Amino acid sequence: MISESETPAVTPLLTVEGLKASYDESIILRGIDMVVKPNSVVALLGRNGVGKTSLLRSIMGLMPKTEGDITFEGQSIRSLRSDQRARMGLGYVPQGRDIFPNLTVQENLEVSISISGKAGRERLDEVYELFPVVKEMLGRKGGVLSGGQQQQLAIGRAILTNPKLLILDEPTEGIQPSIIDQIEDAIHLLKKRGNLSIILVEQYLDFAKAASDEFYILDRGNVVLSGESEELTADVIGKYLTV
Ligand SMILES: Nc1ncnc2c1ncn2[C@@H]1O[C@H](COP(=O)(O)OP(=O)(O)OP(=O)(O)O)[C@@H](O)[C@H]1O
Repeated sequence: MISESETPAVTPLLTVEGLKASYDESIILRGIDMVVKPNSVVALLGRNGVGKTSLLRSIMGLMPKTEGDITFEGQSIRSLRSDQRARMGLGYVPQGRDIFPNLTVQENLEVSISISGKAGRERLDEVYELFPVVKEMLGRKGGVLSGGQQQQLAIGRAILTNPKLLILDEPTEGIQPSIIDQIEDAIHLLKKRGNLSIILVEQYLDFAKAASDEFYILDRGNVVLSGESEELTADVIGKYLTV
């Protein structure tokens, strides 16, 4: 029988160690430690303004000033630019989706393919399968889609870049329940296919709990609790997340 101590440790996909970040004089992150395992979904939770988006932006190399280290597939990425991080396999869907409103859905997808090349084009069918509405709306301008459709397009576009880590900032914000369900299904399907981990910032706790394996709760720039998502009980939610 193999004892627990002999089980080989899983090498994390992403490790954040002692991460501090600030905007000008205001310190936003005060020493964050976080691990994302391969093929896992991590929910990042916390009340408004505690630093969740800033942590995502730090991982993507978009914060003006950071200290500490961020390792991706065993390599420090802290000094890499955001485009270099993207090429290593970090895909980011910011809050508000960031699609091109004046381009058609197809053109929005082509922008991703122009970066990812053939490998991206080969994933188009997968995106259409995950989000059929994206295929139905190919000729429409991005700006006329509903919020939920834009979110599906934004996630689809990120998938075309073949990310190993997909970072989603509030994917359910302002979206109707039926589309939230489709996004949850897509997360489960993507995970099942393997080779992808996801970090999602989420205010909608039922979704966060159902979609994720592990959670981290932030408060004023610190991790105050982390664990397996099934441990997200009403007590925990009441103590750390209720406004
Ligand atoms: N560009 C900026 N310049 C200065 N301060 C900023 C900037 N962006 C965010 N902040 C501040 O940093 C703090 C953390 O913001 P952040 O967006 O990371 O929090 P959050 O947990 O994602 O909040 P929310 O749930 O409201 O999106 C907030 O106090 C916010 O006002």
